[in-house]
Amino acid sequence: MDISVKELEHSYNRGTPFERNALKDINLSIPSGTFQSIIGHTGSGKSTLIQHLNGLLKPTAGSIQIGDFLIRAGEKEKRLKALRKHVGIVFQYPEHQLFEETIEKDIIFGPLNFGVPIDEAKQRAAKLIKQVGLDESYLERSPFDLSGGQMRRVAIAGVLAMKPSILILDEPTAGLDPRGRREIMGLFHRLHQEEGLTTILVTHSMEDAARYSDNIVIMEKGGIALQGNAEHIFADSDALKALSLDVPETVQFIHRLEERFNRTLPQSVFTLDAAVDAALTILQKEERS
Ligand SMILES: Nc1ncnc2c1ncn2[C@@H]1O[C@H](COP(=O)(O)OP(=O)(O)OP(=O)(O)O)[C@@H](O)[C@H]1O
Repeated sequence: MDISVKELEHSYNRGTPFERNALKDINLSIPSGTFQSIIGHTGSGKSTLIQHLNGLLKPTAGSIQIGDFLIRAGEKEKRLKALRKHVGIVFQYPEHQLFEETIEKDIIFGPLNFGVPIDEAKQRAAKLIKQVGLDESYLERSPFDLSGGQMRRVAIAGVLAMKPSILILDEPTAGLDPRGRREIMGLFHRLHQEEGLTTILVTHSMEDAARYSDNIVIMEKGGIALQGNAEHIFADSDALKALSLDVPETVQFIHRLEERFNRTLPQSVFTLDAAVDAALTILQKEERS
């Protein structure tokens, strides 16, 4: 399902002395099946934006079209429950939402609520527990006996059990060690490719954005400061620095390589693999000359 956000605005506590304009004039298209990252400093409006994508927050102005669901300011979208079946959100620290006595019960809670027969829900749980890197014996255990990283995997399986076609990840690796971060992002990337998901990643990590995204949006003070494909975003290091954002280490490395060998590399070189290939090609040419 394609997503199209038009002239979206959101104010919290509207009409009160605490009114806070958190989003203004957001225009964004996310084609079905793409990997979209949303980057921005704390308070720039990322969480507010993604909560509009499954109707948790209502626009103050503007609209959000998701497939044939239309959410418009001042109008009631009567099919929010159906929309939420398609749009899964993994919130920050999703393990805090675990509550059932067994892991299986936690994973099947969502599907049962949406009318999936119990046998099918259990089949989904058995498949998903393995997909998130745990074995089936975990299903009968309590989620509260697990390590933090394992609890997060179970919570993620619970979101995936709804079989969403759009998966929104709000800083899914927050608080994990580097290995845990790599494993979880690897899992999401595999799911994105194998299941043809539309993936929307909210992240502070420029490295993750560079590695996985087709397109990137950079938010600042409730608006969109920059948007485009990853190539376009990382080509403009000055614009990123002006927004006080880190330039990915791979891009910094490429710039140093360009300076050192007085060459210009294609803008498409910003992932680790591409940077290594480019460096090897340059070094081989240098050796020959
Ligand atoms: N429930 C709320 N009530 C009032 N203001 C809010 C509420 N939630 C967020 N805000 C304000 O809206 C603005 C945008 O917040 P939001 O949480 O969307 O930013 P964010 O980019 O997701 O930040 P972070 O990276 O810290 O999660 C901030 O100024 C924040 O203080």
